[in-house]
Amino acid sequence: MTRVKSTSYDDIKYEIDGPAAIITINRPERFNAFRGRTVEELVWAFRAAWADPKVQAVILTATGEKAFCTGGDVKQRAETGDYGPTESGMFEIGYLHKLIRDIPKPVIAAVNGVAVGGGHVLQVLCDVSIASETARFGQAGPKVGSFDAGFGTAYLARVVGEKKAREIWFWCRMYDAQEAERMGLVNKVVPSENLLDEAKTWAREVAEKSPTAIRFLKQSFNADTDHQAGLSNLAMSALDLFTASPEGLEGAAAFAEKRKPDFNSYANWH
Ligand SMILES: CC(C)(COP(=O)(O)OP(=O)(O)OC[C@H]1O[C@@H](n2cnc3c(N)ncnc32)[C@H](O)[C@@H]1OP(=O)(O)O)[C@@H](O)C(=O)NCCC(=O)NCCSC(=O)c1cc(O)c2ccccc2c1O
Repeated sequence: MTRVKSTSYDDIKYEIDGPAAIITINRPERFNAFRGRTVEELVWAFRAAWADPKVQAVILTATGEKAFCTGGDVKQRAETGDYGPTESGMFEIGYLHKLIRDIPKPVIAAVNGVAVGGGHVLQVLCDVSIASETARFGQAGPKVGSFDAGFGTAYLARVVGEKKAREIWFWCRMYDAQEAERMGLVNKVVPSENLLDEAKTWAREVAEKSPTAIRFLKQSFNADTDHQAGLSNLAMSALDLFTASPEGLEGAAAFAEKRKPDFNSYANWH
């Protein structure tokens, strides 16, 4: 059983503000990329927010104005071939995805900068997203030897439609906040200095509603896509193999060495 831990975080901050739990990814020196420890602490924080009856909404944000989350820490992966040690011994990103969906309270992403790769998947999975005017969005896996073929593809396609989701994943372009709002990736765009206040306002407003109605509604919305959890398990198993493969490692090494990856020798269709 994963324990609930609400103190002594290294990679995140956890605070209570009125009815909201504010979870802040705190690795600005790595553009708020996550390593195994970060994901483990996010799991603890979401479980703490779930267990606290005073918490009626969760805000997920990050330190600084440059990055919300840039996904897996590619430099760490280039150094050690994995995302580093955890107390549980596991890299629980798939479990974190399920937790953001299953916590029976609205999760509000306050996207304060770049949301890319696994960081973009996190904001997509939140119930609503509010973005600062300077936020940018995209997927990067095919550039850096990674992919999230679970919720990262299937749920994204529910949000923006199949064509746009395929464009986002295959071409790895970055989109500004206004374009993200147009394609339904975010609910509202606000000036950077107003972002957290706006998210807190949304939290206070939803906290006035019936928590039981919200819980049933969230579970109802989720039920329609819960089969994607099975796809997520399969995708994470595939990703374990891919990130350790020469092709996956070439992607991570190229990023760390600031050069273009050379994937030419891997075009091996069966
Ligand atoms: C985020 C960027 C678009 C920013 O570009 P910009 O030009 O503004 O700035 P820089 O490129 O100079 O970056 C500034 C600084 O931050 C470092 N950095 C950025 N992203 C990362 C990162 N993800 N990990 C580590 N460090 C990062 C960068 O190196 C610079 O440092 P300096 O020391 O040089 O100053 C752009 O940086 C960018 O595209 N970043 C890569 C983002 C990316 O590829 N993310 C996907 C990673 S893979 C992933 O997310 C992933 C998710 C999962 O769920 C998995 C599950 C299971 C297994 C594997 C998974 C997985 O790999």
